Amino acid sequence: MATDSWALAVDEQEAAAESLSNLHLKEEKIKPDANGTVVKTNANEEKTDEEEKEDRAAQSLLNKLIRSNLVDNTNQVEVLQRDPSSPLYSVKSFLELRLKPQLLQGVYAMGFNRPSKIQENALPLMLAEPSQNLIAQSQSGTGKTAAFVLAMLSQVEPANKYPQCLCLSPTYELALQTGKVIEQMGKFYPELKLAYAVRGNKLERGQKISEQIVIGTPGTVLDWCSKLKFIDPKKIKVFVLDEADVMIATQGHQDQSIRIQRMLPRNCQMLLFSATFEDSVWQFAQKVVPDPNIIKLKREEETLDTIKQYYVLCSNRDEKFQALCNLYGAITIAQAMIFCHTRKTASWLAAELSKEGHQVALLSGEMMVEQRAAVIERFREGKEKVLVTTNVCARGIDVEQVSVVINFDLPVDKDGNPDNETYLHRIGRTGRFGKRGLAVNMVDSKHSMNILNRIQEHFNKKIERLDTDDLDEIEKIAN
Ligand SMILES: Nc1ncnc2c1ncn2[C@@H]1O[C@H](COP(=O)(O)OP(=O)(O)OP(=O)(O)O)[C@@H](O)[C@H]1O
Repeated sequence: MATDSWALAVDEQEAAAESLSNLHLKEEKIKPDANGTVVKTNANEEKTDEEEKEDRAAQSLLNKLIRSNLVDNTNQVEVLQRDPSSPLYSVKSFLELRLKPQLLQGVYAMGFNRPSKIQENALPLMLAEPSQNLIAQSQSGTGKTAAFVLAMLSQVEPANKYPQCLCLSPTYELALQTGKVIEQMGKFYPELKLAYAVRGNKLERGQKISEQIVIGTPGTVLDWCSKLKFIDPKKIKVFVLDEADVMIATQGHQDQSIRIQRMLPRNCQMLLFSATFEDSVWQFAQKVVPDPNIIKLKREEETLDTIKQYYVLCSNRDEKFQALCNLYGAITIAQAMIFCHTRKTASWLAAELSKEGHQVALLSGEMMVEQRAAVIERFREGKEKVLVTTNVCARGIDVEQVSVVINFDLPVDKDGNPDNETYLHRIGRTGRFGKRGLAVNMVDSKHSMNILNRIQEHFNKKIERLDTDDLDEIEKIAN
């Protein structure tokens, strides 16, 4: 009885955490057509962009769904070795890792010709004998998942029919994405099997898992290791904690992960990956990864150097819309993203532009993650030239070909102060897309003029006035 109610509590806790992370998935109140253009409003529409809870798990999933290749990064990888006197290995090819031939074949079949920057250092460290622990941080898309999947696959003994590698993911959907990478990379290794320890995956009581790799969410994994005993944690050789930053943002996951880690043998290899490294992540990492080696790759810096910045003075929302229509021909020479402060404004704007006969896409926090991914994919393919969105929804998404950014509303934080970081992220370019860009800021009040001035001062870069009634000026900015 006691154990059953405990299991129920774990289930409920996990359900609560998952439903939190799927908040947007369930609010399926918007029904975009195939183009993602149809607009419908709902009860949440008055929320400002900043009030929307940043849903890190959904964002992380979105990034995975839209990512098709590595994110470039020209920064140096920082490596902090547990034993600074031991030689530091890095590899420039997968061949140097002496992988099993089936794995090498899997890696090449995925189109990987050489290790990514983070993989150059992380792979030799993770495959070294005796095994070493690792904490690694680098932004999304730099090859972390591929790295730990390769480390797990390399260390599994296929003849042993019990779990040897255990990987924790923050949500069911993220676990499935990692599972797909395991399946792809292990394609030529048919005797290797994978089990998903996720809510809803019910097994017979008393059953033992024969799959060598288990990937799951903390609540279910904890259940499977302790109460249900489907997994013998003492036989785990490699423990991976993926998306540590998303993990700790989800209620209950941090404690469950620590409880699982405590059941593992002392010599189990502990690996932790995170896209960001704020203090809370670092503290958690140190709790679950003893004596770690640490690898960090800083984000590429963004700059406003190659961007022409303008502002348009209007007196209300309708005038901003008119100014946008005047600019429309000029901005659609390239692809443009238009940022609004609220879902309501974004919906209204997309609808108004559609009424004018313009084909625009709308990316809204109310859409399911898969729908959002489909909208971004269409936009990337150039099926629409203009994407209207709110900031939270577009955070962290790089659409390389976008060279025009319109701030229909200027970015402000929850206290109404300029959000310089978001301004830079919306408009700035990293070294890798060092192309010229154009940014137009719509200003419609004294307050927004003040925000613009403060942004200008912060970056010490002139933002010039643009008169959208002057066709010559518009022509000038388009070239
Ligand atoms: N060595 C490589 N060569 C080419 N492509 C790679 C390599 N490693 C990974 N990729 C690809 O780059 C993309 C990003 O890799 P991966 O998902 O491993 O990054 P990540 O840092 O884990 O990002 P995220 O946290 O968003 O999952 C994927 O499409 C993956 O297939």
